[in-house]
Parts: sequence; structure tokens; C-alpha cells
Amino acid sequence: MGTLSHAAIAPRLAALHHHRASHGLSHPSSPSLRLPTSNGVAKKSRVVFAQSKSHNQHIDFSDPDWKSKFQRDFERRFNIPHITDVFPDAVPIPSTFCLRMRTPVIEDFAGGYPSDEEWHGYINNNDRVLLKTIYYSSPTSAGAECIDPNCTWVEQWVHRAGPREKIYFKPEEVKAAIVTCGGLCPGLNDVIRQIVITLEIYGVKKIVGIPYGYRGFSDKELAEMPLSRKVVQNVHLSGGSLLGVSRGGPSVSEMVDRLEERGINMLFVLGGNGTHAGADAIHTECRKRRLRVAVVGVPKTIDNDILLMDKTFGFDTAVEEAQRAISSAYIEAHSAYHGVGIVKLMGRSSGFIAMHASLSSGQIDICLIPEVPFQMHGPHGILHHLKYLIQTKGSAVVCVAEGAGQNLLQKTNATDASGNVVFGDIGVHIQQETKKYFKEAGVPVDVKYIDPTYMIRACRANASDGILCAVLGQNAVHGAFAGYSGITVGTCNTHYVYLPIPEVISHPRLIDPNSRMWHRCLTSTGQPDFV
Ligand SMILES: Nc1ncnc2c1ncn2[C@@H]1O[C@H](COP(=O)(O)OP(=O)(O)O)[C@@H](O)[C@H]1O
Ligand SMILES: O=P(O)(O)OC[C@H]1O[C@](O)(COP(=O)(O)O)[C@@H](O)[C@@H]1O
Ligand SMILES: [Mg+2]
Repeated sequence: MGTLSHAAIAPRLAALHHHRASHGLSHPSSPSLRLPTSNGVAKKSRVVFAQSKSHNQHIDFSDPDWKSKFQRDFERRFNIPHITDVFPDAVPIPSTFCLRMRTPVIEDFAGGYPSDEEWHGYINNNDRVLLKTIYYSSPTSAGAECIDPNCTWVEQWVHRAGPREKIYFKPEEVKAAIVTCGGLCPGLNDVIRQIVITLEIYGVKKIVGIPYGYRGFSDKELAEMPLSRKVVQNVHLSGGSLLGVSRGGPSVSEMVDRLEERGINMLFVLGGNGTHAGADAIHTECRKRRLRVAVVGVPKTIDNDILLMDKTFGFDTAVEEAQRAISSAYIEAHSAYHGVGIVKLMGRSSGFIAMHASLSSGQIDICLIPEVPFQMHGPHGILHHLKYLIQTKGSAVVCVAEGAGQNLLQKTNATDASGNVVFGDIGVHIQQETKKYFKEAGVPVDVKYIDPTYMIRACRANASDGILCAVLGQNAVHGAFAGYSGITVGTCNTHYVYLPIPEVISHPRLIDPNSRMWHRCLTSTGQPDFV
């Protein structure tokens, strides 16, 4: 139960390819299920290789120097682009981010930039955070993420986030813009608020919001929204985005044209994989045009499907809010004669919300996620197990992620404005199939279906997400002032880091069916394999 079988991994790969196709993301090569051994013979393996799987495919593990070569390559890949890559002569100034001299607010810089020689709260550019912290002594260890067949320990360091002593933008020359794209996510307003507040502390006066996502760059009707601490003071008290969101939008060159016209030289982009692909393209185009612009992303995905990060903001809130739906489904099912409750939660290609919400609630009998295939019918199917639950417990509750079991539904080929495939409703399918199955079996059931998707997404962030948003928002500003661009902020092993955008969007982060967390979920629900 729950081990990494070929059957289990196939839909993960399908989801991965599907995602890339729908977003036009290119990736050097497809991940392989076959791994080279030291003598070069391919063998089947149950080992989950590191997230950067495709980067490992060409490593010759018989080379005694492979490890240092890997580390050099890793260092290169995780190098974060800096303004001096394009403008080697760019001269930094001492940071204006200094907490001891903020009162009264600085009105001008005629007398030179304020600084506090005594303050040593800066991050050194060479500070690093360890990406992987578990030493797997064997490739068969649960959840092992290995680079080579022996699962050799390889240190992988990424750049630590935070304020630097030297900055590459003069605050009075900065015009900063914030844009929020894609679907809603709890915490968007918290991040916007923290970006604005931190920019002001650096001394920036020109801060604007781009309305309705990338569309705000092309739609002439949509004017920039001036932002200040006063404007954003209470925005985190409600959900949604103060600026509005959208899918689809203008071309990259059109967006960079607008940046140039409007004199924007710091762009903070809040969004998921698609948005970050756009942000990276904007960064690349700015470099091509030799514009001194810092483009910094803050990953927004309620699905928690961004690679390498502990979690993304809004996810915690979603899991918490999902409890209300699960609890209602449980009460309905439990109070009815032969009640079946079905709750559909978000998760396009990753089932993190469903898994965590199921584990947390303790009320779920069957948790279904996109990464693990299942059958409805047959002796190992969901329906057979539901019958068993009705016979033994009298009721049952199912939690299904929206992207699960899409192979069971008719494909429509429809896409949204961003090119994401529009899914069939797996919740409705399970509801209908359950009713049909029990009717044919002559067993009465009372099926209740709850889809709380938009109620969850529109919530304001909970306390833990509020903190995450605050740190991410502040670090985004520190990254831009430090001269980095084409980066995003995240948390790795509870520490805050800057990562180059391409490394986090090469494919969506998926649940490993061989991971301890998925096994914990299965232990909790007590569900069997449904294949
Ligand atoms: N590959 C891409 N390159 C450039 N922009 C993209 C790409 N994919 C999506 N976008 C843009 O990013 C925005 C958000 O994308 P979407 O997929 O809807 O949400 P998310 O960023 O949450 O994944 C949209 O405006 C879309 O046009
Ligand atoms: O109805 P919409 O806006 O297309 O959003 C639905 C999608 O939004 C999500 O919440 C994720 O959105 P993002 O990709 O924008 O983060 C998915 O779970 C869901 O499929
Ligand atoms: Mg997305």
C-alpha cells in the first residue's frame, strides 16, 4: 500500500507533461523511470530521485568526481541573476533599510543616505541554506530522494534571503509596481501590504498596483493604483486581492514596453507557475533591452505545487478552511441513514490540500489525489469499499482533489484564458456513480456533495499564513534592492531563500506516493489501494 509502483507514478508524469504542454513550459528532457547503474545498465527502481531528476540523467556515476561536478552544476543552476551580470559597473550604495532611523520619516536624501554603522542585521551575500536536510542511508528509505543509485549524501545550498548591506537602487529613483495574477489565494493582500510597507521603509515614494493581473499592462482603461502604507493598512483583514487578478493577458514584449513607458524599475509579481513563467520572461526581456529592472516573484498557489519550498502562502489557510466543509460532510453523512459525504478540494495536479485536510480532520475514509490512480468499479474500486464502509460503519466520507481521477472523465479539451486545461468535475462523477451503484445493488444511500472551492479561496489568511506572507513580502523587497532579478522567494526547511525562477517552475510539485506523509494519510483513513 502506497509504495511507488509504475502504475502509481504514471499519472504523476502524465500530469507533469500535461502541465508543461498547457503552459508552454519547456524542460530539457522527460524524467525517466529507468535509472542508470554504475555499470551503465538501466534498471528499474523504486527510488524517487531528487526534484531535479532530469539534471541527473546525464551524470556518469562511475566518474569518481561526479559529486563535485554535480555540486558545481547545482551552484550554477541556483545562482541568482544579479544586476551586475548585465551592468558590471553598477555601483552599490549603503542600504537605506535601517530600522533605527525611521522616525521621523525621511523626507529627502539631500544630506546623504541615512545609515547606522552599528546595525549588523544584514544578510551576507554568501550566506546559504541547505536545501535537503535528510541523510538517507539507503535508496529504499521511505521517501528517499536520491541523486545516484547509492543515495550518496550531497550538500545542496541555496541563497539565503534578507536585507543586504549594499543596495543597487536609490530609493528616490525607484518606481515599484505590484501585480497579482492567476486565481485568488488567501494572503495576497498580506503580501501586497508588506511589500508596500517595506518599500516605504527603504524610502521609496512611487509605488503602484497594476490592476487585474497582467491584463493591467495592456488594458488602457485600467489605471495604475497608487499605493502607500496608508492605503494598504487594513487590506489584510479581507481576502481576495486589492489589485484584482486575471488569467491570460498581453505578450511579454507589450508588458516590457509598458514598464519602460511608465518608468517602472521594480516589479513584484504574485502568482503561480504561469505567472512566474511570465515574470521570468519579463526579466529576460528587460535584460535583452538592457533595462535596470528588478523582477521578483512571490509564489502564490493555494495548491502548494511549487517545487523546493516547504509550503506556499494560503495553503495553511486552505487546509484549515477545508475543515469546515469536511466537518459538514461528516455530520450530514453520519446523521443520515447510510450517508455518504463527498468533499472536493482544490488541487489541479497536486493533492496537498486534500491530503493535509484529510489527515487533519480525522473524518475522512477515502482520500483521492491526482498522484495516485484509482478505479471506481471492480473488487478493488472505490464503490466496493464504500459498500464495505456502509455495511460496517453505516456512513462514509470521501475527500477528492479536483485533479484526481481525470482519466475517468470525458475530456473536453477546453482551456482557460491562461491555457490551463479545464477539468471535468470528479466530485459530481463520484456522486453520480455512487448513487447508481447503490441503486443497482438495492442498498439505499443518502449522498451529499460539497464543493467549497471558492469559499476557501476567498478567505483571509490565517495567523500562520499571515506571518509567512509578511516574511515573503519583505524579502521580495530586500531581494530587489540587493540587485537581484528573475528570482522568487520561498521557505526551505523553515529558512527563507531566493531561488532562480526557472528552477521552481519546471513542473508542478507533486505528492510522492512513497512519502511518509501520504502513508500517514493512508494510515489515518484506513483506505486500501484502489487499483
Ligand atoms: N508560459 C507562460 N509565459 C508567460 N506568461 C504566462 C505563461 N503561462 C501563464 N502565463 C500568464 O500568467 C498569468 C497567470 O497564469 P495562470 O496559469 O492563470 O495562473 P498561475 O500563475 O496561478 O499558475 C496569466 O496572465 C497568463 O497569461
Ligand atoms: O476558477 P478558476 O479561477 O479558473 O480557478 C480554478 C483553479 O484555481 C486553483 O485554485 C489554482 O489556481 P492558480 O493556478 O491560479 O494558483 C486551482 O486549484 C483551480 O483549478
Ligand atoms: Mg497555475
